[in-house]
Amino acid sequence: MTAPKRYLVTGLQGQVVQSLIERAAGHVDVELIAAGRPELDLSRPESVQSAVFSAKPDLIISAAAYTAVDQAESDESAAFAANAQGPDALAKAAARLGIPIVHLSTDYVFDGSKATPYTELDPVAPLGVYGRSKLEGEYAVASATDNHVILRTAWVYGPFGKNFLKTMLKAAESRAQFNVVDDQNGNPTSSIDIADALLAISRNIISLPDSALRGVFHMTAKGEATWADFAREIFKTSLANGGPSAHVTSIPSSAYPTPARRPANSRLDCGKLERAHSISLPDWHLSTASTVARLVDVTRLTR
Ligand SMILES: NC(=O)C1=CN([C@@H]2O[C@H](COP(=O)(O)OP(=O)(O)OC[C@H]3O[C@@H](n4cnc5c(N)ncnc54)[C@H](OP(=O)(O)O)[C@@H]3O)[C@@H](O)[C@H]2O)C=CC1
Ligand SMILES: Cc1cn([C@H]2C[C@H](O)[C@@H](COP(=O)(O)OP(=O)(O)O[C@H]3O[C@@H](C)C(=O)[C@@H](O)[C@H]3O)O2)c(=O)[nH]c1=O
Ligand SMILES: [Mg+2]
Repeated sequence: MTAPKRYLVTGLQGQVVQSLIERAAGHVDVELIAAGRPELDLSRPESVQSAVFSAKPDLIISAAAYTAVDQAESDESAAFAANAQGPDALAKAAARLGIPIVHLSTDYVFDGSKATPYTELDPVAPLGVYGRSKLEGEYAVASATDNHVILRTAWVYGPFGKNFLKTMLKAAESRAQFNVVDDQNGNPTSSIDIADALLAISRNIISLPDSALRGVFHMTAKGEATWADFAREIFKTSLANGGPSAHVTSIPSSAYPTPARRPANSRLDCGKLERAHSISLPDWHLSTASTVARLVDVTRLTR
């Protein structure tokens, strides 16, 4: 057997990194190393370089980011340090080592004014600081090395870290009703499904030099939803599993003021990923059901 390929992933407790650690355990040909603060701090470029050079990976997965969308509005320099300068240092280190980098980005690079799902050819126009900082990160990665895959995903939820699904389930233990926005459309995407796709994409680009496998790709679950649809589905499955449930009242975004504006449409067309890499993610209903079942089960056991 050949030696396993070593992947360096950034971040320690994040949703995607934790999912990747869980899913990579089932791949004997992959050795996953997670690097995060304080050793690898995206806001300290020299720490990024030294963490990469000492790990000597065969590939980098860039999954760490400043993801607090509202907080970013008043914390611009920290958001840009983590989401633009950090990935710049990471991609430059990848270029120095001659290895590929897979970098995660977001639907929030779009303004949401399009009526149909966004393709990779659509013009970007972020509405807030988080989206602008992530876009800057995309540009930094692409200009540091051609050997990159930039994956724009969206509305990430899963068993780890902080996300809308966990927030809703937890809050429903003590509340019977929620007002949830019903005029933002997107694709709720499971961190576990993202992890599986990251492993498949990484294997493709390590083994094949084709330029068609590289560049910017959209990668979300199949099917679309508003946040209110998503919340209702969460409670429906939770109830079916003996977990907490609540009534969801649809409201417009104007009735839920936040520091950052969100795109009204952030649905992503994932056809390019399917054509180039033969990868598509499952429908969000399926992965929401398995995530809720897993979390409700854990809650019951620890009660
Ligand atoms: N969450 C979402 O809905 C979406 C996320 N994305 C993108 O997907 C990627 C993964 O997101 P997700 O897993 O949800 O993120 P999380 O918010 O769950 O985790 C963020 C991770 O980044 C790490 N991190 C933050 N700042 C720094 C820093 N300065 N130096 C080193 N590490 C840092 C955190 O560290 P620690 O472990 O120390 O807490 C954590 O591990 C990100 O690039 C994000 O922009 C794209 C679309 C949607
Ligand atoms: C908790 C709650 C939220 N909402 C709304 C606010 C917001 O529009 C939406 C989702 O709330 P969140 O704070 O999870 O959304 P947000 O932090 O904007 O989620 C985004 O995170 C970044 C990192 C991304 O890259 C995006 O793809 C997207 O997932 O639901 C309600 O309407 N009612 C509620 O009770
Ligand atoms: Mg949030």
